[in-house]
Amino acid sequence: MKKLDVDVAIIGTGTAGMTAYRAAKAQGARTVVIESGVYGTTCARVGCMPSKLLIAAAESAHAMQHSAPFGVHAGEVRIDGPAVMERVRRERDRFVGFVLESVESFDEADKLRGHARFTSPHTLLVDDHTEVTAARIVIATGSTPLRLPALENVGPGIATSDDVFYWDDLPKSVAVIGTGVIGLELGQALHRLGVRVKLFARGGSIAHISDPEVLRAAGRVLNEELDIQFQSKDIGAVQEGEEVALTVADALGKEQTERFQYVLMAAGRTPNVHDIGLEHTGLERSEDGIPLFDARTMQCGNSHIFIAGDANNERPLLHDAADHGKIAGDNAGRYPDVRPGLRRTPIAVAFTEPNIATLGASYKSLVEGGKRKFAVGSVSFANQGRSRVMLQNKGMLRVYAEFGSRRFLGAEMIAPRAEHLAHTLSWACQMRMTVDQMLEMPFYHPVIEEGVRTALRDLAQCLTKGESDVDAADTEPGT
Ligand SMILES: Cc1cc2nc3c(=O)[nH]c(=O)nc-3n(C[C@H](O)[C@H](O)[C@H](O)COP(=O)(O)OP(=O)(O)OC[C@H]3O[C@@H](n4cnc5c(N)ncnc54)[C@H](O)[C@@H]3O)c2cc1C
Ligand SMILES: NC(=O)c1ccc[n+]([C@@H]2O[C@H](COP(=O)([O-])OP(=O)(O)OC[C@H]3O[C@@H](n4cnc5c(N)ncnc54)[C@H](O)[C@@H]3O)[C@@H](O)[C@H]2O)c1
Repeated sequence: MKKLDVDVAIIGTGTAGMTAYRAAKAQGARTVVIESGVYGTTCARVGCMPSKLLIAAAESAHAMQHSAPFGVHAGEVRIDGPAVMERVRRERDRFVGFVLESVESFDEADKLRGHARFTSPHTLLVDDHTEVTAARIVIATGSTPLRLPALENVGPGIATSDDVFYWDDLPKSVAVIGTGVIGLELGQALHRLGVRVKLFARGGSIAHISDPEVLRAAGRVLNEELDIQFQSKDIGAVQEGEEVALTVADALGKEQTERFQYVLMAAGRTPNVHDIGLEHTGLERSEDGIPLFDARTMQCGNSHIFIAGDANNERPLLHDAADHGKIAGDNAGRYPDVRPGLRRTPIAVAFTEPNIATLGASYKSLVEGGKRKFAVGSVSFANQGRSRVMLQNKGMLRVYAEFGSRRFLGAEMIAPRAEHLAHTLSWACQMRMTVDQMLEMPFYHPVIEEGVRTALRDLAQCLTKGESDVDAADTEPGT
């Protein structure tokens, strides 16, 4: 057995682990990063990047198929499945290549391959070949797709998002289990690329929306295009040759069996904290088995152990994994001098069309504790000028502010190009701007941001009147 003694050991070489490594090294700590899988990160290999590549192909197909109302006729659109998937993989491999170059730049002596698990609070066993003793440890083990027991051991037709980007061709049909971000992004993209898609939702949730009005609007908008069965329960599946026979019960308990080439499990992701020997650390853990930690320092309790990225499940998103990693690496490097790091205004975007986005305080967090004590402004995009010009006039934005201070608190939306609207609003939120200060900012014409202004004006009125129940329709048809 090889033995290694270091200042900082980092478990996992994904986005959080790589950022933590650089930060700990910058503090002068002798650091080792341990990786059990392939280098390249979840984001680049099977996450953010390949999913957006698939979505880009789908947007292109959709635009060509829906250009007739503009008087533009593309003729018969042919989707070449192998070519679509080949580009997804080729471009994905390019992104992965940049990550690999980055890992290659790490000192060889700092990299260890194998599955790490705690054998005591300060020791890690890597496979059966190396024992690492570390003064401080960062857990950056990421997450894996949740596997539903009803769909276990069925056959090759059961897939997760990890499999999709390795497909050589587009399938004929896919059942998507889950209407979270992954289910909706991949489900809509595949649908737009000509795959027969049906989505099954356990309840009524859509992505990360918590505002009931936005949720209703999203249900309406998405149902216009996609076949979504809400309130359904997956009963089981059987592989029958090239297809899977999936049996699902509807809200009334009525069972129905349909055949699909693939059933895509998109029912959430589980933090990789269950097979790393946490029971040997003495750390206090949540019901989900995740060590309790401080989201400003990433420190677990008062210990020498830190947790970053999807592993802590705080905000399982790429930019947060990087922020977590930086804070955890800085603090592990200079321990016991543990300091709070930079946390930004929360922002999340689902790249559906229209985009779904949330930022700042969620509606759910604001109503917690009973009576609603905040003002709400809203806008529908049904009649918003620029959105209508582009034939993307669908969706709703709701903005929230604090009575008294008139400070902007957050927003939820399904809206055209919401990825950009959400950024503008999240910057205002982080700058702690009031609604009045936001309305003093420039708004060009004609832009989708004029819809944001309508919602903010509505919010300002609501703050002044002291009411919180105003629901305005859009008032700017682009004149
Ligand atoms: C389909 C999909 C699309 C996504 N799209 C977006 C998006 O558009 N925008 C966005 O912000 N986020 C997106 N995400 C989420 C984003 O990819 C993750 O939040 C982010 O990659 C998490 O980084 P991480 O460093 O925590 O984990 P990872 O990159 O998964 O790294 C963890 C590493 O730890 C290793 N490991 C695990 N256990 C051990 C062990 N015991 N010993 C040694 N090594 C171990 C793993 O092999 C892995 O390499 C998407 C995710 C998916 C799945
Ligand atoms: N654009 C992005 O930023 C992006 C894209 C993809 C993934 N991600 C990240 O990956 C995480 C995981 O995504 P996800 O979509 O897998 O999880 P999720 O938590 O967003 O959604 C899971 C969905 O599955 C449903 N579900 C759970 N169990 C079910 C069951 N038995 N039957 C039917 N439905 C069931 C849930 O109700 C929920 O709607 C996200 O939370 C996000 O942080 C981000």
